[in-house]
Amino acid sequence: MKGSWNDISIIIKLILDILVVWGLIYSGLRIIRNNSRTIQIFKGIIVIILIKVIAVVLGLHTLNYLIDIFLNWGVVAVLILFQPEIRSMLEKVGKTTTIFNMNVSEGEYVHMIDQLVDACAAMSKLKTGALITIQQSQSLEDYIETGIKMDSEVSSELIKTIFQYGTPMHDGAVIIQGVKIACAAAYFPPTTKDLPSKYGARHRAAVGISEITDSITIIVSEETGNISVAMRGQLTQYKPEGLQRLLMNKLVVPETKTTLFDPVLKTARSFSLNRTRKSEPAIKNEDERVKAVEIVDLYSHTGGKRHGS
Ligand SMILES: Nc1ncnc2c1ncn2[C@@H]1O[C@H](COP(=O)(O)OP(=O)(O)OP(=O)(O)O)[C@@H](O)[C@H]1O
Repeated sequence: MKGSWNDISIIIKLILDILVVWGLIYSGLRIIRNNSRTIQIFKGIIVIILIKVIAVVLGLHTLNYLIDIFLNWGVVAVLILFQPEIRSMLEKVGKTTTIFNMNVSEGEYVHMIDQLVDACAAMSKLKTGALITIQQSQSLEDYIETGIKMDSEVSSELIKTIFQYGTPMHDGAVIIQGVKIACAAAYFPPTTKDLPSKYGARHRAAVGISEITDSITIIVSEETGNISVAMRGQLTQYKPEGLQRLLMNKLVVPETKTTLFDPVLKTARSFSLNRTRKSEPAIKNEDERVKAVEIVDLYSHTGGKRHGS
């Protein structure tokens, strides 16, 4: 009897071990895939490893020796280069969406979204430029530090006032944490990607922050009045009702509780989604209200989830 309990506990430990390692690899690959900087560094590491294999196979000792030195120091270099990503990953571990959402009720989120969409619709009509970022599970504290701190309920009037041309806080971004405006006039690192020339600094900043965090950023163009959303490095244009729907889906629809099995389930789901996409012709204009603009598509399908699917 004791023997069988031991066997069961060994199997449980083994499964746990595999799941945790799987989760770590999955998160690592997600970070690499969602960030243009990490993709380049990752490609560089792969090239160096390939050269090392060739050096070993061909017996090129000096080259092998040099690569060994490079790889040893490379660990330190990677830690320094990836410092922001490692930091955001650790922050994510300690602060999941579920925990973050616990402080805010569904009703409060609905009210906040109504106010936000109302402000965006009004600013869109008047062609008032705006940049508004909603924090998700990854902390935006570093960026809040760059702005003028606030701690105010989101209201349509307040947002419109902040972005009114000529006011001291209209330059830069508003950051929303939960249902509160945490700051205005924040600065984001712009994307290094080549965006179409019609997109200027505001859109570059929005795509930039969406590449390095899981935040949702709304941009109202001063030139066209168009409302766009930057998420995971993708830019999509919405009408106000589409924006409302997107925010409701992202913020109000309760997230299922995070479990250790999530990475496995997510991978399986995205695998089956990819297969479906390949075998089905693209559905055009599935939802008129949610219309994609020129995609700044950086990482293919990550942000391309269709509504209603
Ligand atoms: N890195 C940044 N972080 C935060 N806000 C920024 C950043 N860069 C620019 N902005 C904001 O964008 C404004 C300039 O926008 P610009 O006209 O260059 O952008 P755009 O993408 O062409 O948008 P629009 O369509 O509104 O003209 C600045 O006044 C400032 O408020």
